[in-house]
Amino acid sequence: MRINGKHYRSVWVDEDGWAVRIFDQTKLPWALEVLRLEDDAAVAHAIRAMQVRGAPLIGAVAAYGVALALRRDPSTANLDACVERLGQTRPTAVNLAWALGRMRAALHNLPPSERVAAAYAEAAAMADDDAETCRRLGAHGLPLLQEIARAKPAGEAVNVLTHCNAGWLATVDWGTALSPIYQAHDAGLPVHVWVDETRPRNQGAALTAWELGRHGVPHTVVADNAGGHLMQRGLVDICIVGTDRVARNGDVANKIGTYLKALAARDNGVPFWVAMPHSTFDAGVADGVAGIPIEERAAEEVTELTGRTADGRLETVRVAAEGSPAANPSFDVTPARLVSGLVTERGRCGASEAALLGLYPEKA
Ligand SMILES: CSC[C@@H](O)[C@@H](O)C(=O)COP(=O)(O)O
Repeated sequence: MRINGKHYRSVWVDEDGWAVRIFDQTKLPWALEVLRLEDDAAVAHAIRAMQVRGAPLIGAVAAYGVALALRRDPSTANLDACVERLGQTRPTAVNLAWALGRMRAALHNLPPSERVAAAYAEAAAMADDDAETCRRLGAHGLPLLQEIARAKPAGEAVNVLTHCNAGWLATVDWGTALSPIYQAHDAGLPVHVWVDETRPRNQGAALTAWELGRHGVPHTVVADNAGGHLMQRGLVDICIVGTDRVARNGDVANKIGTYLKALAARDNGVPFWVAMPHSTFDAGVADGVAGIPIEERAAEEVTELTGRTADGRLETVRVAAEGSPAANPSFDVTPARLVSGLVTERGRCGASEAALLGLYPEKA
């Protein structure tokens, strides 16, 4: 994706050919800082601390983490141990386990002397695959926006509401939910995005708004609670969100608050679409509401806020009453019945087992 006219991916191998570079997403939107990761411990920290985040990107960076670990020690014991350690960094996005499983399968039967080169090649192939998957996904989502535009007076913008960040910062390139939006904008279709701020970590206000702004896509940041009102007023044509895991029955895990948007969308007759790359479909979980693990994060993410002061300093302040405890479930599960459909790299489908396995028969 472009920043000031220059193309970037969200993860890449450094010029020395072995260290891994990422953008430190905890510094955005205030600073665009690149981090150099030199071992799997740094990768694990980056994922846990959300310097990298977003389901597909977590998987891609973890794959490079395996390569970094094997560079130090290519033994089978170390391969298994690093896959185990990296797998424990975050629980909800299935892309992490998917990527680590693919790395282990590709490397396990090789002699240790061949593992390092093979690990870098496999991680690079996965990163390329993610970028192309997201590009195709966007191409399959674009007709949804074109169809809405055709029904409007010429030149009137299509209003999309999105939650959290499912743009290129959450993937290797393009994004999932934002990919159709970027492709619509690039094709000259007028599009405007309502960006949910996405408390408690503000991925919408900090990351989605920043991305859209860099790309020149018109957008407006709204408080998380504004979506229902906007839909009731006819100001939202379509909701498109990303996902961290889709269960076999079509239930969709995504950032906390997504479920409420789906309920409001259903009540107001607004289509609610989910952008899902193949790496996010977990056919091993039969029922998403019952079976998808939900990450519980630190209470301080709810009780405190970090922002930039007028003179450029970053400050963290407490916003909850002193002494009040806080709970912080980081994801929720939207039942399949509230989902209009899924946009994937293979086309669009309904949120049901039959439709999903129709598109992904190899996962049956
Ligand atoms: C393409 S991304 C879909 C999701 O990963 C995204 O919407 C999301 O919920 C990210 O959560 P995060 O906790 O920031 O990793």
